[in-house]
Amino acid sequence: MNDLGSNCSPVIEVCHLNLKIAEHHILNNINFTIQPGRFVGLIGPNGAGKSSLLRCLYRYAAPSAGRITFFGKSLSDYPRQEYAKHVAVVLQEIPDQFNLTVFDVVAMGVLPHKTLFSSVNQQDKTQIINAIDKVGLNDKSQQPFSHLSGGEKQRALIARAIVQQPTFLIMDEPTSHLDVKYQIQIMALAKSLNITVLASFHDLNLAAALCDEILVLQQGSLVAQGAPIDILTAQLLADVYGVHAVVNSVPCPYDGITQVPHIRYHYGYQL
Ligand SMILES: Nc1ncnc2c1ncn2[C@@H]1O[C@H](COP(=O)(O)OP(=O)(O)OP(=O)(O)O)[C@@H](O)[C@H]1O
Repeated sequence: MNDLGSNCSPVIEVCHLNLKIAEHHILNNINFTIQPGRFVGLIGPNGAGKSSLLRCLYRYAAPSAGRITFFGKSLSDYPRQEYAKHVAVVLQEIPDQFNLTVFDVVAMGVLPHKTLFSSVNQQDKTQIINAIDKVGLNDKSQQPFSHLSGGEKQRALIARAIVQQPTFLIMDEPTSHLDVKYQIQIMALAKSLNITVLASFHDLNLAAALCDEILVLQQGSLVAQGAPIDILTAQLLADVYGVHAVVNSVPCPYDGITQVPHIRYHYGYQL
């Protein structure tokens, strides 16, 4: 744990958050808290505001009104380097990493922990190699990042987040380029880190299996929040996504005990 560990404030507290871009209301009066160690899923239809909300949390977008705190302190009060030490971000758009190798890209995870004159040491190198191994890319470690497939790039960026050892991990549709094996494996890996995670999902069954809590966005408003079994009902899926579905309760594949919803869709839709 790090210097925030003894702080008993929520990891994140969002109060009356609004985001307006060029007179367009993107987020309206959003309120929620995330307690330490929770794995929280953010769901909602295309254009609901998921990426916009996550951008406010990783300080890429500035809210028009409201307040976001991280361990009780306003985000804007954290120096950028300090915040970057604690918060890792994995995005759906994959930035161009020039001519860097996979190893170099993953090694960037240690940078927020380095001072100007300290370099990557043997312990860092071992951590980097272990993280590359965990995401199944050890045979590609010395290849240029730009030569990887979309899913392999995403796995490399997750390895970078692992190396960073963050307190809070933000993932924006982290499984969008992954095949089904890596969707399950990468999210299980994120869960096994035992840190606080906020991740947006389009696969609602994956969200149901993994998340302790779900936040539902619709047209820029938070319309539901709670445990997956309480939130992912046939009625909510009809109201928010306009789909017909049957929702059963099944034992959670991770602990075998908690009941989680399992959704079967009827492949018709409402206009
Ligand atoms: N820079 C911007 N300028 C104007 N409108 C924007 C801007 N960024 C986002 N929006 C609008 O804000 C709304 C929310 O977009 P956002 O990308 O946050 O949704 P999302 O829930 O992540 O969608 P998706 O599931 O399709 O990725 C959309 O209507 C989008 O067009």
